[in-house]
Amino acid sequence: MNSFTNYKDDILHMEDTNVLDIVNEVGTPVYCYSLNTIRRNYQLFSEYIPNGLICFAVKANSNIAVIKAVADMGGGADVVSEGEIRRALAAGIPSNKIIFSGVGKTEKEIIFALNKNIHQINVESLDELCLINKIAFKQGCVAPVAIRVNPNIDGKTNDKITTGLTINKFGVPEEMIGKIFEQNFANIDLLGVSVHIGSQICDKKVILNVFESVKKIVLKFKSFGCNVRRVDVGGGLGIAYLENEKVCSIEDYAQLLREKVCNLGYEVICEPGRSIVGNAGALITEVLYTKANGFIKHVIVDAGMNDFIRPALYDGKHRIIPIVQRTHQKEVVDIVGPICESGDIFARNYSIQTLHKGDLIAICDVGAYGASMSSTYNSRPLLPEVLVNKSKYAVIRKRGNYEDILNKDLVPEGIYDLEDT
Ligand SMILES: Cc1ncc(COP(=O)(O)O)c(C=O)c1O
Ligand SMILES: N[C@@H](CCCC[NH3+])C(=O)O
Repeated sequence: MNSFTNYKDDILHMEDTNVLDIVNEVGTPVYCYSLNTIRRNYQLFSEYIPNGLICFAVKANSNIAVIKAVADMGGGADVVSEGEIRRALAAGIPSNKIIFSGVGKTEKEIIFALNKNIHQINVESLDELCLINKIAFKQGCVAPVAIRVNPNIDGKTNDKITTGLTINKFGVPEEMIGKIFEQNFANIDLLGVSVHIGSQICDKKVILNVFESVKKIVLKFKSFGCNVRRVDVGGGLGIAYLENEKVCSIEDYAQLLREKVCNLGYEVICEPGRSIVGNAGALITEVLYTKANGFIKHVIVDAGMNDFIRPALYDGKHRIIPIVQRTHQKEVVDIVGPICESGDIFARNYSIQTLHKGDLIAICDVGAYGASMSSTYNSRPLLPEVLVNKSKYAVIRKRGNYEDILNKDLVPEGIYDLEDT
């Protein structure tokens, strides 16, 4: 159980809110977030990295009300699309605290970012740098840029979310840095270095390795005559999904950052996503049916892999707990969704209180890469989201409906003529 969830009279509460009250009003499935957990996580970063710019990676949880929690505490945003820039601005993040990352920014997105005067664009290729220079020239401005370097460091995380190896598409390989400095870009202000080697990085040694490589890369930049002023160490700090999982804490991460990077005297930027919102979220879902197929008991719930894809996509393990504690009797089950895919499984061989049709359960630590990665696969409306502050809660995203799903499709006349085929 997380610090933000607790049982009172055997009923799960998020902060001081009875989860059953949320379910009675909003229905299931529903994403719930603890505002004070988000605040506490952000607070730890800002306290321990006092001079750094903490840019919340909006892709982890893009709800404007969630980003606003960070904005209200003075945080910035790391964004990867025009949509995310728009969300960050709508949440009240000032443009001079927005960092634009991403390997495939379009011309339109770059124009938009420059028009909004964002703090920095993290550039991932020479091609991209040339395009930004051209756009900045046309707009009569100088683009603030850092080069994302790929340091070829194994993040020791899931293969699908490691980004710092040469085989990954991200960043400019170290040996290619010279090429960047061969040309003179009149409309680029090259401010420094950015590095991000992946997500759910738990090993302190890996983090230390990244920070040390940043130091080396800065020296290399300087050797090419670059006036380095900023260092962006990316995000990636992991969280404990399972009981007793060993993970580098925010405090330890920040201490390493202070020792290895902050003391270099540059403006320091970091881009945490998961470590700010991950443990703040729970997905509440109802048991639709239980059935035994051979020796496996399946508990079929109303949330599916379209609503929460981490277990199916990364084999992500999440704790699952009952909303109402009825018995200490447990059984081992597979908890599965209703989607027509065999991979639609939230937990396999999972030991949990005996569950029956109508029971409610919470999938824990889904605040990051939960709702933001959901889809309408199987033509299912997107889920609502609720923000909890002590004993108050509010809906921050309405449940999707069938109009959202059906209305974008067009059935044109004149295309079905049989004689044309
Ligand atoms: C460039 C960049 N910055 C920050 C993040 C946030 O990572 P995390 O949520 O693991 O902190 C990501 C996602 O991996 C990213 O690609
Ligand atoms: N979506 C991934 C993290 C990827 C981060 C984006 N680069 C996850 O849920 O673990």
